Amino acid sequence: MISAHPLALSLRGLRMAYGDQVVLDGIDLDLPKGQVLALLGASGSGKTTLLRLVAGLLMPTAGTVEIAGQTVAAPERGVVLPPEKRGLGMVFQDYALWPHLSVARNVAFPLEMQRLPAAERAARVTQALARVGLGDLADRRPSELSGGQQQRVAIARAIVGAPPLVLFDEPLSNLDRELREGMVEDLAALVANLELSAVYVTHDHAEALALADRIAVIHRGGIAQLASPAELIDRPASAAVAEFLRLGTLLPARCSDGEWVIKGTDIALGPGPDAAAAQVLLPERSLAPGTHGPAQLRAEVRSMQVRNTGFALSLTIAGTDLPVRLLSAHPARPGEMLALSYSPDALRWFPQAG
Ligand SMILES: Nc1ncnc2c1ncn2[C@@H]1O[C@H](COP(=O)(O)OP(=O)(O)OP(=O)(O)O)[C@@H](O)[C@H]1O
Repeated sequence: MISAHPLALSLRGLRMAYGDQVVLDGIDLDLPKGQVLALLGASGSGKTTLLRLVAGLLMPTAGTVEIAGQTVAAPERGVVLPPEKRGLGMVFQDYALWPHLSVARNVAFPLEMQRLPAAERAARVTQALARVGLGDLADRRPSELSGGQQQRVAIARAIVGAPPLVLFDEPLSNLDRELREGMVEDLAALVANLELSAVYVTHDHAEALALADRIAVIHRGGIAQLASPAELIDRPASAAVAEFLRLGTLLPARCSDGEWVIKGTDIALGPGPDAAAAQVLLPERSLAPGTHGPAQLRAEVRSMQVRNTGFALSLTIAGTDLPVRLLSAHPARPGEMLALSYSPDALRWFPQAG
């Protein structure tokens, strides 16, 4: 049931080890009610493990999991609630619909498990299907629906019991890219309309940025950053986060006599931190072709790909093999030299690697 507690999910000191291998450690996070949290990370970073700990499919080695104010796992205190007692909604990769049941019966399934009276079940199913825009398709079989409609059935089933939290486990990862791009927008709109509290696991940045109110970037078993999508792309907390999100080029930088330059060159970078060496992110979104900006670089075009939104250029900064990318409104030929403008304010500085 929907709860009045202000936090849909709260994790404290969560740790998970498989034998000797520590997969997650020191995970602390709070998800306010009504928000969508994306767990974003590379393959093997521990996202699925974290989701399974919340679901109750795995027991943490240490720490606590609270759902809507109720402690559902705290091994040190002997608290362990099984998945079916956590009252969560779940949406999986393959939607896991029963092929022989109608849409309505699929959605009713969790309520049948709870032995709810038939009349109340029917009313709740009708309401859940209406909320996901499938009111007219209640009698169809899943095989008679499009992929997007099947996903809506899976969401209706996940929300029919008014859970305090819905878990999404890479629900779009089985789709090919084109289909996926369209579905991300639909899903983002649907999730926002439903005002769900949800945890959404994905390794796809675009998906996380489009869907989530906040994103936890999982890196090496910890939360590398927890921030809104806008904050994350504007202020990545570390070079690792910037690299993972492919925000732009990380340049090695050196300071001599108070002047920051790209290491091994005399290309000036403007003001930097109080250090001798650093890494600096040149964000792709801050680059524009031309000489009108406050700071400039020269770069050589290596290759070009035509996109529906423009021309994706791969370049290297002149005199180096440091790569930069740019979406340009104009085509360019390999070997061509371009001036690129950026604002020094857009640069993000990090401690030197290693
Ligand atoms: N049952 C298990 N026994 C031992 N190690 C495991 C087990 N399940 C997962 N791991 C390890 O835990 C780490 C995290 O796995 P997890 O599946 O959580 O990553 P992920 O971020 O979800 O990756 P992906 O995007 O590939 O699904 C990996 O190194 C994995 O090999």
